Amino acid sequence: MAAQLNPQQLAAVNTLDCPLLVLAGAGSGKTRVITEKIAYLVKQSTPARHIAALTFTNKAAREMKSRVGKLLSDKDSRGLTVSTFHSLGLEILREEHGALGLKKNISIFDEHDRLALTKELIKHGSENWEIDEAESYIWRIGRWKNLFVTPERALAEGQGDAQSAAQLYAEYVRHMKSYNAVDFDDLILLPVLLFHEHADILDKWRNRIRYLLVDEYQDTNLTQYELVKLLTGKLGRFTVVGDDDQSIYAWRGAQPENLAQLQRDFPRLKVIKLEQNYRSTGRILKVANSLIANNPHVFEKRLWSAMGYGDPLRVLTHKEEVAEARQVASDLLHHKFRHGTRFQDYAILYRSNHQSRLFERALREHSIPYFISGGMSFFSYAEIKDIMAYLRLLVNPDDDAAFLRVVNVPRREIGPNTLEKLGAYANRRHISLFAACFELGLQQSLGETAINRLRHFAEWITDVADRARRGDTFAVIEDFIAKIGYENWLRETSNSEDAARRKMGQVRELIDWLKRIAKDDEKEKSLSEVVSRILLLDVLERGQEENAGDRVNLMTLHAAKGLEFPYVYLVGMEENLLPHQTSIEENTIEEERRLAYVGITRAQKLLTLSYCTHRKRHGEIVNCEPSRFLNELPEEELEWPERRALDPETKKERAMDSFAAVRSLLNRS
Ligand SMILES: Nc1ncnc2c1ncn2[C@@H]1O[C@H](COP(=O)(O)OP(=O)(O)OP(=O)(O)O)[C@@H](O)[C@H]1O
Ligand SMILES: [Mg+2]
Repeated sequence: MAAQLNPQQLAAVNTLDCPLLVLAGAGSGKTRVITEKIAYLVKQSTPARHIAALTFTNKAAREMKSRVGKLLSDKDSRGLTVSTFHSLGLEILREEHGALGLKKNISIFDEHDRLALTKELIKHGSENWEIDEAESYIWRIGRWKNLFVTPERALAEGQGDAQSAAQLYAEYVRHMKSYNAVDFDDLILLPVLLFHEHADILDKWRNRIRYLLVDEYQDTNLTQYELVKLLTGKLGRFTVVGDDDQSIYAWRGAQPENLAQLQRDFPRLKVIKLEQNYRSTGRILKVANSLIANNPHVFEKRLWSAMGYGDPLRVLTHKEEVAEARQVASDLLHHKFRHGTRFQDYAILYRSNHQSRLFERALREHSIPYFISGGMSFFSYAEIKDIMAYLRLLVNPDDDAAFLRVVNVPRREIGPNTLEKLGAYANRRHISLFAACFELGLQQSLGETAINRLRHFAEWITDVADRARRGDTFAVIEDFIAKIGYENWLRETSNSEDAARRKMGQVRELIDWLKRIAKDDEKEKSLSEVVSRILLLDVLERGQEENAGDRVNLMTLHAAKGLEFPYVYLVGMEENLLPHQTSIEENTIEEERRLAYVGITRAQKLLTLSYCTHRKRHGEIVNCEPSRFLNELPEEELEWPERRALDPETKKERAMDSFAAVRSLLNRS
């Protein structure tokens, strides 16, 4: 039985007659309010199909769905939308593509495709755009999209550099449209533009989503906020929950000011604050509060906990990063055996992805099972990208990025020269590469053999796509992978037979996964739906499926948002790591402090902080300063032996003690 809601939470759940903002610190039950409110709405006779709850990651959406599943029967929750902003955007686009001048089978471009397209545009463009600047153009375009700035507006307002970038933006948008493709940011921007232009379509969606709930509201960007406003209309039938101290996506255009903006846009807005924390011990909370007190505050919040005061926080000091990883692993094991806990109760959190490597190694050395959320993505493997590109091409032949990826995989003797000329031709005619293959005019640019090879490929794609549509889709897919001799190709291009076998195994895993997705709802999905769903998973999470089983959790601070673990290690607490070096250079320390706050507030019972005095950077050993955030924590709540300058002998003994203890425990188990 779930514990009772407190009076403020109850008020938040019961408030239906005005727009509502729940503003509260970490662990105060904001997400809980959302799930309970969904159940309440249904019981108050709003059918689930008229309710939508939005979150930022698929993981959070899955978690929310399962919590709602405990409160409502399957029948009562049928049709409920619990999804990310981006999945909702995709759903809108798939349904309304016609009004935007898009065809049904929309492709989603990932970072890699985006870069490839931008580079093509720079190469063929008339402006003197710099190829080395491709990434910074992409960043700028993304920024515009998140700030709800169209190419027209960017062109009208930009001068000099900005003017030239705005031209690239306009080109980019034009090309994306001709490829029938959208990028990650478009998934929000295009629905907003659509709703602005088509009142009837907006009405339809307002009628469908009669109540909207948004978690982690502090991380919405301007375009997302616009979407919320459009969908809920003047009536403002919404509940948003958030914590300005946990805003950690400013670099992606998130605006915590959206919290204050709500009050201006919706004068009837009710604000409820939650003050009891149900997650962490008093001590963890006190430490978190004193850290975040160093940031300026728009809203004052007080948080208290009835979980008991708890144990002091520990600060571990290490000589270098390998020792840090090993000691954290052995400390964890030690703790686990002493307290009879499970591996899944532990999390190791770090600022940047690259920090995970040494911890992985150390955990493996200690035979500790672990799971990395958001690590090296399944989708970043070349073989998975190849097969996905084939599938994308099957559902949308105009997807140029996919075309380029596989036209010569396995080898079809279609070289870069041919592709260069095909690209220039397609560019002049404003059509896709695939469409260009069939044009007579191509003869002016390319010889007969080259044209024949291209046409042969394009015709074959059309044929397979046709068969996949009409027959047993997955049988057709398996068949074409065999026909193109992909397994042989993997053998030719891999270092070893083993590697080739592993890669083919991954391909099979992908196909099985596709099959599962195709069947996992009530109605069977088309190949195009399955492909876009998988691509979206990738763009959003860069990770695999759920952590199943009893394993230690490894993840970045960004990925840890909204989650909780009994025992948390926050590692790499050093200047230049946390706060990150670029944030020191760019003076965005406040956002880093919020990240540290997010990290600290994930812990329920025990928090261990750790840092190194030396670390290898670019092959050289450098001195590291403890993070300034460590110095901002109340000293009396920390056990920081090194700060009290233990003499070297005692330190060595302590380390020996702990190793010996762990070894004896290991031998016993
Ligand atoms: N009224 C309550 N009584 C007991 N436990 C509660 C209550 N409300 C929430 N909790 C528990 O407190 C923990 C934190 O809740 P929740 O995750 O909803 O907080 P949050 O405000 O969303 O945190 P964050 O800011 O980190 O996202 C959860 O384990 C939840 O089940
Ligand atoms: Mg939450």
